[in-house]
Parts: sequence; C-alpha cells; structure tokens
Amino acid sequence: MSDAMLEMTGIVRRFEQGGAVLEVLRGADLTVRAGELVALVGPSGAGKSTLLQIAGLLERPTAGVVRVAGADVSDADDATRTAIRRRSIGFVYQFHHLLPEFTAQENIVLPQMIAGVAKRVARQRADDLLRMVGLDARGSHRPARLSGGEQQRVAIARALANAPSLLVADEPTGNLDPHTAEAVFAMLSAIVRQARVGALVATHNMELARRMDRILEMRDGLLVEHAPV
Ligand SMILES: Nc1ncnc2c1ncn2[C@@H]1O[C@H](COP(=O)(O)OP(=O)(O)OP(=O)(O)O)[C@@H](O)[C@H]1O
Repeated sequence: MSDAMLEMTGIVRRFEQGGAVLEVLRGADLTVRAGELVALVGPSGAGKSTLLQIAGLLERPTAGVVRVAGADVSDADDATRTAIRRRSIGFVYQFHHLLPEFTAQENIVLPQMIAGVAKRVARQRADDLLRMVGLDARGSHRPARLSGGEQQRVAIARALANAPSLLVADEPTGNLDPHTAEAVFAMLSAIVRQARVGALVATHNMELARRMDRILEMRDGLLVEHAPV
C-alpha cells in the first residue's frame, strides 16, 4: 500500500490574459508521503503558489492528475472536492488568517464544527492541539493578545483540527523573526512526523528548505528534485 498523501502527475496550468497564454506549470510531478516534509522552492513568479492552490484543491489544473490520500480528485465535482479539502487538507499561510473576534480555542473549534464535529468533541480536540503547540494556557486569548509566533502556532493547530492527511503551507514562517521562525518550524516538523501528515511547504528560505526531507525546485514549469546535500 502506498503511503502517498499527495500525488500530482503531469500538472499543467495555463492562464489566458487578453489573448496571450501564460503556461505557468508545464507538466509538474510530485509525491508527498506520510510523515514527510517536502520543500517547494523557486524564484518569485515561478508558480509555487499556483501549484499549492492546485494541491490544496482550491484550483483545478488545466491538465494532469491530483490524488489526495489515494483518492483521484481530478474529475470530482466541486462539492466533492470541497468535502475532501475540508476533511483531508490543512492550510498554513504566511499571515495567520485567524479570525480576530474569536479566541484561539474557538479558531480551532470552528473548522471542526464546519466538518460536522460536535462542539464538546471539537473543544476537547482544540485543547489537545493547543497543548501540542505549547499554548494550553492561551486558549481563551484572542489573536491580538498573542505574539506573532504564538499566532502562527495557533494557525498550525487550526490546520490540523480535522486530522488532515496533507498540510499545504505557503511561507509558514515568512513573517517571523529568525529565532521565532526556527522554533515554529521545529514544532511544525515534529508534528508532521509524529502525526504522519504529508507536508508541502513553499519557502524562499533555503536554510529551512535544507532541513526538510526533500527539496523540489520549480523551474520552467517543471519540478526538479535537488540532490541531498
Ligand atoms: N489567476 C491568474 N491569472 C493570470 N496569471 C496568474 C494568475 N495566478 C498566477 N498567475 C501568474 O502565474 C505566475 C506564477 O505565479 P505564482 O504566484 O504561482 O508564483 P510564486 O512562485 O508563488 O511566486 P512568489 O514566490 O512571489 O509567491 C506569475 O507570472 C503570475 O503572474
């Protein structure tokens, strides 16, 4: 049995603007396995965010096959894709995107309730996740009362709320000072490995990229694997 949490094969993405066609992805392939962190690097405009949007089922490719936790979602309708996204994929962005009027705990409860989990169970899981990210004393705080690193820890806990198979992260530590970035990344990688989630992490930070299991570079619309250093 394959432990691939994400498989993308022959991914093409074209944008049409005023008659001109921009082919950002030209047949990209990648696999992310359970417990694995894969870094996605490449210059600005290379297509990293476009690839993450497709991996996260937020966009459809022009061509190619996407499998999440073994399920081929290429031909699935929008409702099915949304259901799979909510159940199987967690997102972390450069900016935390926590809802400011809700507490840390409520921010982690909400996605579970949207997925149909009972409030009592969702609260318990939120508390467990807050403990896992070292913030058990901060559950009743709103985001504005937390530091940048703490906000990002809550965002990671929220991404894990529905026990996803796949974590899609776009510069998850890009807005933090180097020391805090280091602590948040260490925590993220420990959780990914322990919970056997697959993580695809776009970053401009080569130091962090080198600490992941593999580095894939976006080059001319294709993904090229870096040799291990
Ligand atoms: N909806 C769209 N319509 C037209 N062009 C788009 C669209 N989305 C992205 N692009 C183009 O696709 C290319 C890749 O953009 P993308 O945001 O994926 O790059 P990136 O590698 O994530 O860059 P960065 O590191 O700066 O975030 C860019 O040239 C961008 O202008």
